Amino acid sequence: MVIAGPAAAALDSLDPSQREFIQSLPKAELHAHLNGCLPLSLLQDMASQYISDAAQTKIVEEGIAKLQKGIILDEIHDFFGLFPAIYALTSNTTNMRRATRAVLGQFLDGTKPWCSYLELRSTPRQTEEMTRKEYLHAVLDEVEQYPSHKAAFIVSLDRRMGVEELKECVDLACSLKSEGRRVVGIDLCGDPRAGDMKILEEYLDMAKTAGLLITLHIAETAENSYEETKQLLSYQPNRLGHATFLDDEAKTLVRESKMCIEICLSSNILCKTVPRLEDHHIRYYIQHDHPVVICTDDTLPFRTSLEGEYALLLALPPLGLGLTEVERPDLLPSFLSLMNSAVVSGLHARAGPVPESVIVFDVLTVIAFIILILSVTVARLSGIQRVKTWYLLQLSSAFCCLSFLFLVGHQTGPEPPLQFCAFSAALIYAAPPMVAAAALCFVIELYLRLSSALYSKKISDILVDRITWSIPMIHGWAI
Ligand SMILES: CNc1ncnc2c1ncn2[C@@H]1O[C@H](COP(=O)(O)O)[C@@H](O)[C@H]1O
Repeated sequence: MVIAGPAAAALDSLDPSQREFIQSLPKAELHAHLNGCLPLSLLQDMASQYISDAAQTKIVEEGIAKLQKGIILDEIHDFFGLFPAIYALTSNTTNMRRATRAVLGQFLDGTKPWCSYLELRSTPRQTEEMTRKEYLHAVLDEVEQYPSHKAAFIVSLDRRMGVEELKECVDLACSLKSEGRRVVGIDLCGDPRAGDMKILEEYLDMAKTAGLLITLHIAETAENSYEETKQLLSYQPNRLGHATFLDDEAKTLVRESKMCIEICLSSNILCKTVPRLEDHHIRYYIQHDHPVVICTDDTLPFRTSLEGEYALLLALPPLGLGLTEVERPDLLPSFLSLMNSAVVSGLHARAGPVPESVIVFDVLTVIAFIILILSVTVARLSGIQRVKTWYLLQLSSAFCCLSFLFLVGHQTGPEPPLQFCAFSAALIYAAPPMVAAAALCFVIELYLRLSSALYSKKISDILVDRITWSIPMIHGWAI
């Protein structure tokens, strides 16, 4: 990845210990657009194999030349003109897979990964060669190559989409989530001038009901009206992208609802929505101890990296915000805790509501556990005579219920620690054979005792014990 422009200048100004400090920070990338984060070398490689008509080929060649040279934008709206060239190259599932793999690798692989958790986002695109569903499957297949504590996916809705496209994308996101695929949220993005934000409500409600988090690009330009901003805030998103032009009323609401703000410094400077870093709205949120998360937005056109974005915070003005050295030397600790709280808010928001079937399972398991323990207690206390294998069967069945109950609270949402997973998996796999062995012992003992009573054949208790207990003993010994 070529780092240039504001991020490179800020990085170059840091001393090695500052760079080491940035690398050692726990970082989460929560705002990265897949097609905006492709490595240039991959795009060039795809372009060398690209076959199309002269007009399309020209779009691709000119687009790549612009990206290679480094973009200079007069205003944010010029930015969206870069995507037709990229989209021409990622118009089939093979190239979408390659693109996703490369972007995931860029953020998560290597000896010095950019971050420890990446929530990648992308707009499902329909082309002549793929459907939106195929697009999402291709991307998710790659995202799911990483464990869930490292990578997840957000389905982006483009502001230009009409109701049919919105419905198709949200339906797809919800059904993929219900199939257990790694979709964690819905994003609203695209040219800030486009679209009517009133039509979103129904679809965002559907997404929320399915347990997806909501993050919205909001007030990215001065042209976005306050009415539109209010409308978007009324959907109660979990996080906000950019949130550059919020009025005081909106800022208060955002702070009260603790909506985490996804900050993309290079993007705002290069798109000229923020004139200078010192005017950046991140200052306001840091001063008010509000959760923010530092993100790259589009590493390809903005020629940045996550380290570069953090460098913009630490570098001295005018190259950066000089957070540690200048102005507020006390900011760094709170800035760190903000980073962590932003990471946590990102992860917490992923835990959706527990499906009804899981609740029913949990309730039935608790009831079974209580009945089993009660029956053993009553038998013990009342002095009713029961054979030992009956106790064994009851108690191993209760243990089997317990092995599933350990999971309550972890059945949706972020993966619990590895040790916990290993412990509960061991219990869950061990419990059913234990119940089966106990049931076998009980049936054998029952058979022996009944047949001895029916045919008046005296069988000694020691013999019964030896026969019944020999099966689990031999099994255990064989293991
Ligand atoms: C500068 N800030 C921004 N503001 C708004 N939308 C942006 C954006 N940067 C990128 N996108 C959105 O992300 C798409 C590319 O990735 P995907 O095809 O979805 O993977 C762009 O077409 C645009 O709609």
